[in-house]
Amino acid sequence: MEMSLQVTGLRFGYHSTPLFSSLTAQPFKRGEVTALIGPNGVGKSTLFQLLSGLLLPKEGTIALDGVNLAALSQRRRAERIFLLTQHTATRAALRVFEVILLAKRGWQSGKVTADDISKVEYLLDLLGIEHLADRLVPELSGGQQQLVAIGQALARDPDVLLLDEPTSALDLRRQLEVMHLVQDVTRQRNIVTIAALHDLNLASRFADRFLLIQDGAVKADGSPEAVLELGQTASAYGVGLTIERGSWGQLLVHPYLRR
Ligand SMILES: Nc1ncnc2c1ncn2[C@@H]1O[C@H](COP(=O)(O)OP(=O)(O)OP(=O)(O)O)[C@@H](O)[C@H]1O
Repeated sequence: MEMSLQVTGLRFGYHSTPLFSSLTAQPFKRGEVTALIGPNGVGKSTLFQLLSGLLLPKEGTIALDGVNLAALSQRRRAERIFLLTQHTATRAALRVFEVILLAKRGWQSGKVTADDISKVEYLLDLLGIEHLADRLVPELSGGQQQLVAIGQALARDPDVLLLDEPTSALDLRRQLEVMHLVQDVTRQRNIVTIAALHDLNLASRFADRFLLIQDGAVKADGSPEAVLELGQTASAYGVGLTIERGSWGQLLVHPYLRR
């Protein structure tokens, strides 16, 4: 059995406008972080909604470890696939501790255990937000809400972690910390992680693979360096890209406007 997430022949459009005609990607392997890249409006968020079952494809299949996700109940699917968006944390008028506890408990009934409590405390500490535990989520800043959402994702412990611009509201240090955490969790728990990221420097530091989508199809797929060096990537964004190696081997991406 293939231990991966496989997307084959997806067809989808809103109303009558086609967005994906037949989207197929190489399998997303467990233990790997993929950066989903592409300019505004190419369908990154839509693809995440299809993968998480919030939208249904008109054709095509999504299979996890060889099992077609269409065969799973919505609840089972939600246990295995976590989608983090800008709205993940803010939907509930609850306190930080409670939303992370709820994510941890999922659909389990019965009493909250000491283990549940200590896991939530551990995650708050890991994310440096223990001082926010009793605050109402909608009253937090955008970046604080994003950290809470990461806490919810880690508490759920899914097989597939879909992150829609997980660092867009975070300061410099927290962007690095969150992406480090995402990379560690992906390796340690051997899960599939796909993150839509606009910051190609950050993406190239933490992703094993870049997947560029445009015009409803995969335009480039491979290592960050290989994808960044393809002319398709610069032209997808309508910019020029200069790529170099920093002093400790990290990729540095400099975009510029071509006039
Ligand atoms: N609910 C909707 N109804 C109709 N059209 C939609 C809906 N959601 C998205 N679209 C359209 O589908 C296309 C893809 O949108 P999507 O949000 O998936 O792109 P994206 O790659 O995530 O963009 P961004 O980088 O700006 O977040 C866009 O043209 C958008 O206008």
